[in-house]
Amino acid sequence: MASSTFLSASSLFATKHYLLLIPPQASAKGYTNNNLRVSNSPSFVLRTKNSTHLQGFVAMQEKDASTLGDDLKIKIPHVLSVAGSDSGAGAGIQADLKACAARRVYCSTVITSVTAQNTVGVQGVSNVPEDFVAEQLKSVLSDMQVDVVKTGMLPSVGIINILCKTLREFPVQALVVDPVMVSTSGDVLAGPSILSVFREVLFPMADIITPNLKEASALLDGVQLETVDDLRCAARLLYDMGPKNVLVKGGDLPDSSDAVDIFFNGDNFYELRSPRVKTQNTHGTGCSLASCIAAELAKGYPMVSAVKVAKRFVETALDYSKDIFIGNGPQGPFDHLLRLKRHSQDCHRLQAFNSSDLLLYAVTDSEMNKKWGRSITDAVKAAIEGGATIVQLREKDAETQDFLESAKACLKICRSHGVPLLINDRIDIALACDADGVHVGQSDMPARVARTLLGPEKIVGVSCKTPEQTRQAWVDGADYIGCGGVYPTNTKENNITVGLDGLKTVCMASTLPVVAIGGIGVSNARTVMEIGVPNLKGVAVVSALFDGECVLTETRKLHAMLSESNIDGYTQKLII
Ligand SMILES: Nc1ncnc2c1ncn2[C@@H]1O[C@H](COP(=O)(O)OP(=O)(O)O)[C@@H](O)[C@H]1O
Ligand SMILES: Cc1ncc(COP(=O)(O)O)c(N)n1
Ligand SMILES: [Mg+2]
Repeated sequence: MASSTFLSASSLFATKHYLLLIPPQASAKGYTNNNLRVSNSPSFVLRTKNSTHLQGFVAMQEKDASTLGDDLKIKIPHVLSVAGSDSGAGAGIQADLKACAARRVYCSTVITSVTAQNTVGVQGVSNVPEDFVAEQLKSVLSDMQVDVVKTGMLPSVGIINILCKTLREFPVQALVVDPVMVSTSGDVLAGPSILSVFREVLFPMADIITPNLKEASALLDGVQLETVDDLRCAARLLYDMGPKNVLVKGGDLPDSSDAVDIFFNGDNFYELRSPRVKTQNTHGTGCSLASCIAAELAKGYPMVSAVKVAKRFVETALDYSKDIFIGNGPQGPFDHLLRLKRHSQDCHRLQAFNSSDLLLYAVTDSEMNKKWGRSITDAVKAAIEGGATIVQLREKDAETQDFLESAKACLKICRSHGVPLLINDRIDIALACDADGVHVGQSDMPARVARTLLGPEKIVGVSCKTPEQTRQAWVDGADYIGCGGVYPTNTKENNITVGLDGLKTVCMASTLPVVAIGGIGVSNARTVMEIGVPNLKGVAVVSALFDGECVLTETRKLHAMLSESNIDGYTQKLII
């Protein structure tokens, strides 16, 4: 790759374009998918089997990427995990898949052994026949553009020899060897017979080996390892067996308040230290650490960075998972995706978005709250008690930290009443407090991006004035449309009023439920709701609720009015 071109991923993403690097002669020569690969992070790099010079690049719009022919596609970083299955899914292949998914890398798998395992220990082991391990290896490596191979449980000399032979036939960018021998529970996963083939055949091929204390000791004929200095000596001795780098893991170092690992690359020692997380949920830490190293290497990061990121990843996941409870044994699994806790919390919004939630949509305004001397939480509480069916925090001038604190407090109130809470514009705040969704305007974060950032289950609303914007909102994955200003309003300067006709046009064109906004209150809500169009589900109000002495009274009045108005018929028939 003497003359390859490297561009930073961040500069590429900033342009909202995918950049595809194409040597001018590539299409002319008709390169196939196999010898022309584009990888995306941290650099977009064009690789060709015969090191073809890169002489130019083409920038294309994101949507144009789908029109690409088979000969030029975006290469996804790919780790192949060659390891054992853990039925409890805390360690082994299952941990590797989760770690790679969390690190945004594709992971394929070759299963060497199937274990019956849980949080108590290993109840049974059934090794996969060697020929069938060979068959799996060939299937994946002959087809799938693997960047890095990561090994875990390799239970027999035969399987290790097959792996080494196959890797010579199908070389990869890096080999990460986690020399698994004993599970955290103390059960033997690979006996001493494999020690010599590890030392003599596999380690010399490895870019890094990652033994834990017990494994390092076994590989060094049983030497005692009890201090950080002992880890350093072990790292040097293991390095002499031929791997390019060694990481001796000190998760089980006795009497250490920190979790200390020693990394040695032949020149320098690095002491990687993090506070020891007080938790039982450490089953699978070693497997996950090695997979994360492999994932970072597959993305193209250098070894030291990969190891540092991996250590931080494990530490973060352990900290997040320290209180989760799965199984009755002494070593529980942890949550690689940092997702499990939220879904089991009592306060998580459990119902899916329902368009009837749009009936009385309260939108807060920091100026009005200031004017009437009330906190945002008091305003939200009163609106909900008065009958608001959904709340949006629209705090255009708030300091971020204050806004986040208010949002968290409002979320508690909303959750306890089963009312969804959305944040106007600020996706970061919505993510930070785990709000139920966001509402974005035409010049805010595009709805498609908001959807990607928030995930499929959050609520995304978009302000639309025209049928075209409405159609786009649907395509972008929005849940509802806010249409307005229906009437002139002083909460939004220079806002074009669409009137009842504009509202009708948008509702007729929309495949999503619509909430009307702008200058609506008790005096005109009925007129708006009775225009007789499909999809109009409610009214969104700011001043009518919050620009007055008593939010509770105003909300009750509007709620009574909306409950009486004739909004059945059309509005019950949602077209999605
Ligand atoms: N309680 C803990 N707190 C923070 N990090 C930990 C903890 N236990 C293990 N680690 C880290 O997890 C990784 C795996 O280490 P270790 O548990 O020693 O390996 P193995 O799982 O192979 O036995 C290491 O980076 C180690 O420092
Ligand atoms: C199938 C399998 N592979 C590896 C481990 C090691 O687990 P740990 O990472 O906790 O040492 C395990 N318990 N089971
Ligand atoms: Mg461990």
